[in-house]
Amino acid sequence: MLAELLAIALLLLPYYYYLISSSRKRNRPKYQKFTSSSTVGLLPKSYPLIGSALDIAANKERRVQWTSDIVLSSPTATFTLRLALGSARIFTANPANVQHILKTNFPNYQKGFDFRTTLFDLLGDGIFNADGDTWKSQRQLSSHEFNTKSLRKFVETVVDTELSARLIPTLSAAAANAAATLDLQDILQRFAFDNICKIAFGYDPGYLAPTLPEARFATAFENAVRIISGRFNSGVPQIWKIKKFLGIGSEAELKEVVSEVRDFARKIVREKKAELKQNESDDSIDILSRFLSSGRNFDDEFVTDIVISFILAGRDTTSAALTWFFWLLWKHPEVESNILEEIREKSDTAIYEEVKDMVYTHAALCEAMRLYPPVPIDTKVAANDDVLPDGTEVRQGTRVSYHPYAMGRLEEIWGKDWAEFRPERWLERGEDGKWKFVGKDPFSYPVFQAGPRVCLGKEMALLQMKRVVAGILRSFRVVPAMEDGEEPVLISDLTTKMKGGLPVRIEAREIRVA
Ligand code: HEM
Repeated sequence: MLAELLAIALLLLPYYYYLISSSRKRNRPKYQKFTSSSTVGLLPKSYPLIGSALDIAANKERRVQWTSDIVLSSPTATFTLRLALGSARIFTANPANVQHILKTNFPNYQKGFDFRTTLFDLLGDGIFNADGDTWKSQRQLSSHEFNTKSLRKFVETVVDTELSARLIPTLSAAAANAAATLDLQDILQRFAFDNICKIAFGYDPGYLAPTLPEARFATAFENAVRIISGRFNSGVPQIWKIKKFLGIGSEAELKEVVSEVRDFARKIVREKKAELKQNESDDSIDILSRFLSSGRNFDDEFVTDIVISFILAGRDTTSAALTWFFWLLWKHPEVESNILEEIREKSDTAIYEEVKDMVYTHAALCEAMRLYPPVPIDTKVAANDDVLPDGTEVRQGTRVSYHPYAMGRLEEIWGKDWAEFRPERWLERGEDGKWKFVGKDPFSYPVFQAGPRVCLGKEMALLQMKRVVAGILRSFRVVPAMEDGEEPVLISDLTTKMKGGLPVRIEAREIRVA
C-alpha cells in the first residue's frame, strides 16, 4: 500500500510542486513551543515537504492511541502535527480549547472545504457534511424527530421489535450450543443498522438474523465508509485525489460502492414519495417522511444526502459503545450485579419508563464511552486565524481536532483513578437514598460533541442502548471467548471498533423479578 502511494507520488512530482507552492502561500502554520521534555520526546519527527508523514504512516493502525499519548504528555493537552506540503493539524484535549472551538467561537470552526470534499462522494450536502444555512435548515427540520413522543415510539416499536424478533432469537440460538461463539460486535452492528435504516428511511434491511445474512446495502455502506474515511488517514492528503482522477486502487472500488449505496437510497426515496402521495395521512416516524412531507420542495438528490448522513451517524456509534460496554462489564462483575439489580427493580414498568429511569445503567454506559468514545477524534477547520485559550495559534485553514479519547484519560478531569471503570463517578445518592445521575460539563466530556452541533441522536442512542442492555442481561450472560490476559485492540475509521470483533459465548440465565 505504502509502495503504491510512493510510486504515485514520484510519478506526479511536478503536480506536487505546484501544490506546495500554492498551499504554502495559503496555509503557512505557526507551531507552538513545548516546554515539557516528555512531549518533546513523543513529538513525531518532521521533514521538509512530507512533514511527519512517515510517523503518521507508521502509526496508521493506532493513530487514536498515538495522538492521545502525545496530547496527554503536553503541558496544555494540545499539540500541532505537521502534515505534508506545509499544512498542519492541531490536536487538543484541553476543555477550555474545546469550549472555544465548539461554542464560543463556533462560526470559526466549521466542517470546512477539505472535510466536505473528502466525504462529498458519499454524503453530498447531508447534515453531517454541511455548514451554514444548509446545515441549519436540516438541523431544524430533523430535530422534531427527536422529541419525547418520537423517542417513546422509537423505543417501544423499532427497538423493541428488533430486540424481541431478532436479537434475542439470535442470542438464544447461540446459547443453545455451549461451544458456539459469535462476534458480538458484528451482531450489534447489524442491530444498529436495522434500527437506523428504519428511523432514517422507514426501510428494514433485515440485516440481523441468526443466519447472519448478507445484505448488499449494508455491505456497500460498510465498504464506502471504510474507504472514504481512509482518505483522512493518508499522510499526503492529495494522494486520494490523484487516485480518484486516475480511477485506480481504492478510489475505483469507492466509486463502485458509493454508487451502489446512493442508487439504493434514491430508489427508497422514490418509493417513499409515491407511497406518501397515495397515503396523505401517513404517520410514519422516519426522517425521510418528515422531510418529504415538510411542504418544502427538496430535490431527490438532497433528500438522499440527508438520509445517508443519518445512517452514518447512527450506524456504528451505538454498536461501538455497546461492544466496549459488554467487554468492560465482563471484567467488572460488581457493575454487572448492580445493573441486574436495577433491571429487577424496573421490570414491571412500561418499556419507555423503564429505560428512561435506569440511572445506574445510564452511568455505566457514560463511563464506558469515557474510556472508549465511539467518535474518538473529531475535526473542524479554522475559517480565520485565531488563538485558542491555551495560547495555541491557529492559522486559517488549519484542521483542529478535539480528542474525546484522550480527554477520557486526563487526570485533571477524572482524577488519579481515571483508568478505572467506575460508574459511581457519575452518581450521587439523593435524600431518598437512591442514585441520582450527575452529568459532566460537555466540554470536558464531548463524546456527543457539544455546543450548537451537539449530537442530535444523543437521547435516542442512550435509550436504545439501555433497552439493549436490559434485554440482553435479563436473559443472557455474555462471556468473551478470548485467551487469558488478551485485550481487545481499538481501531478506528470514523468510529472506534475492536480489531477482529469481540468473540463471545452466550449463556442463558433467568433473573428473578422483584
Ligand atoms: C453512542 C452513540 C452516539 C455518539 C457517541 C454520537 C456522537 C456524535 C458526535 C461526536 C457528533 C458530531 C460529529 C461532527 O459533527 O463532527 C454527532 C453528530 C450527530 N449525530 Fe450522533 N452519536 C451517537 C448516536 C447517534 C444516533 C443514534 C443518531 C441518529 C439517530 C445520531 C445523529 C447525529 C446527527 C444527525 C449528528 C449531526 C448533528 C449536526 O451536525 O448538527 N447520533 N454524534
